[in-house]
Amino acid sequence: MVKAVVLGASGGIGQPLSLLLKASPLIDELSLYDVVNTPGVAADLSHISSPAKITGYLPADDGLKKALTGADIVVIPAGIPRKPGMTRDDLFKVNAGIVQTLVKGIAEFSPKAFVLIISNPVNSTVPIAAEVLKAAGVFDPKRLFGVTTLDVVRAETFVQEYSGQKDPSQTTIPVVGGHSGDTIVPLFSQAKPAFEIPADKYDALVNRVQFGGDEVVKAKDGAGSATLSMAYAGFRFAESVIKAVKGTKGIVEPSFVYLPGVPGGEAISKTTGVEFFSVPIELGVYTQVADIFWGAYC
Ligand SMILES: NC(=O)c1ccc[n+]([C@@H]2O[C@H](COP(=O)([O-])OP(=O)(O)OC[C@H]3O[C@@H](n4cnc5c(N)ncnc54)[C@H](O)[C@@H]3O)[C@@H](O)[C@H]2O)c1
Ligand SMILES: O=C(O)C[C@H](O)C(=O)O
Repeated sequence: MVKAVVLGASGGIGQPLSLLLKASPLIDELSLYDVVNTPGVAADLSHISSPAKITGYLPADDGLKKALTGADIVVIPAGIPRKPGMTRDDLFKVNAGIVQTLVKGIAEFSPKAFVLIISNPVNSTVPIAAEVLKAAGVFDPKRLFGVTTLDVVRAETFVQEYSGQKDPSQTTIPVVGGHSGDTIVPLFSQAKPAFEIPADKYDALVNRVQFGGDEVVKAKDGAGSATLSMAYAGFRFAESVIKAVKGTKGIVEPSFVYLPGVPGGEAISKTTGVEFFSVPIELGVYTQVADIFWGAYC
């Protein structure tokens, strides 16, 4: 039995992400929580003929507790998105408080769940979540993930003309660092299968991956940031976690984690001087920094 929960389920990311989770045969129960509209979103999704049993909760009547109790995996896209001219750090004041409140709920009602944080700025909301879980005495660094999969998905997509892959998702490109501008570092040299990028195109490709979020914010012109591609990426990461926990070995996805607490991460943390960093992680019951990364960089 797998119970998945989406916190912020009525939003631009929350709705398509909930749709993908509802459609997944890997999920037996799906609980939606938001401060608005969850009964409607849940009623709508409940007509889909997939196995997952669906419930929707608002804050009233212990909604957060009811949504989270028994959760195996909790995905958090709750919070405000950027508008043109804003950086992700401009979201900190509002979103830090939202994430703090929701993760307090996780600490109390589903302390063993895998927690996947989408809310920006990821570089700060994940450390906040870690502190909340630590304060409650339930922090397991192998269960807390900042979702940076959209950076990976963008990298796979933007290099397609050079990778030559008909299906761009079949190219593996580690993207490391963080989730904002210059901190997003696509390692095209480590791509599998390997391919050549012409020297005069390289910097522009790196820049496009680093600032792909801005591209969407600009195109949406005040109506928010990436939602559909993020739902795809968030679902891909959630599905990878579920498949790995169900026993599939060798599933590797980059994620923003607390390195000193993830097997294989301590030395990278010492070398880089940072605690939180996105690196390829081999997912599963014994989540660890992937050997390929370890071997290549340490
Ligand atoms: N990690 C990434 O790669 C990535 C990509 C895209 C967007 N994001 C971030 O995801 C977040 C959500 O983006 P969006 O476009 O879905 O925004 P949105 O405004 O469309 O949806 C956010 C939802 O959160 C809900 N919410 C607000 N406070 C809440 C609370 N206390 N409890 C529960 N729900 C609450 C809102 O009611 C809303 O339904 C933003 O912070 C955005 O920057 C991250
Ligand atoms: O750019 C944003 O603000 C949203 C997200 O982090 C993204 O990369 O698309």
